[in-house]
Amino acid sequence: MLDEIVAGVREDLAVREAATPLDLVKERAARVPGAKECVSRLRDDEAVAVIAEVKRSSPSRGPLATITDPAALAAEYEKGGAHCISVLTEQRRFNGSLADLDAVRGAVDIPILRKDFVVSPYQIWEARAHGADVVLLIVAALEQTVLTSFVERVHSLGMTALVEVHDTEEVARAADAGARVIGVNARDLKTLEVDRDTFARVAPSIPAGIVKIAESGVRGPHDVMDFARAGADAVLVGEALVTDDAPRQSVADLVAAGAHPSLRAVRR
Ligand SMILES: O=P(O)(O)OC[C@@H](O)[C@@H](O)c1c[nH]c2ccccc12
Repeated sequence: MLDEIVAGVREDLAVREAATPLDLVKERAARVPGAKECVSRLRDDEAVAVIAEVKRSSPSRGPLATITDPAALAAEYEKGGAHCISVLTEQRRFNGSLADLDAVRGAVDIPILRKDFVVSPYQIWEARAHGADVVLLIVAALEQTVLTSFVERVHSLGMTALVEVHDTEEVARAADAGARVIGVNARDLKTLEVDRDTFARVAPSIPAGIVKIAESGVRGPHDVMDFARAGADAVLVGEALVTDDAPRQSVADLVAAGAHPSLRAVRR
């Protein structure tokens, strides 16, 4: 599945590269406001940060929600207390776009994550040109030397790399590559199955000082508290929020769960 998605991403990328040369993307990147510092925002002793995702479709579920106004949805997330907004920009399987990223950037002040299958530095420059603060890098999709160079590129542009892993071997690769933020995805990108125990299994191998994010499969406040007890600094939530008719309230409920006093002992 991952290989198939990446093949489509490469085709779409070739079209954009032919239309807009890298030099032009770099010029645009130089003109947008600087990226926001995210590591300290995601690591807070008092509360678990909530990253709320704008996600139209997924390969496992098909269309999730008719998002007619991604800017309005992101604004609701921000009002609910989200710490960061994730925007899917992959087109073929997730029905996302850079237009969605632009819309969200125009609507919120909090940091924005470009969620895509990054296989070229071009996409990193693009992320910056469109105002992203964080860029997802998937260990399983990148060779080690490439991963390391991409982490460096993201950081050198003032952004933060969210380096995604599925197992302890990938944690070691992410840490070696210089990751400051690691996300453990409960969904196996090869089988698309969600296993909520993945985070608790994998997180103990993440070196101290690196921000830990639990990604995928968060259904509600109860899951936020479980991931927090397992050591998560932040959770990344998509499906549960885009399929909800009161996303602002639902984000607020997740934020409240993450700030629950009973979690403080675990977090300090
Ligand atoms: O919709 P969920 O189960 O809440 O998951 C959100 C997010 O973790 C998921 O969209 C995701 C995590 N890593 C990815 C990599 C590519 C595309 C999508 C993803």
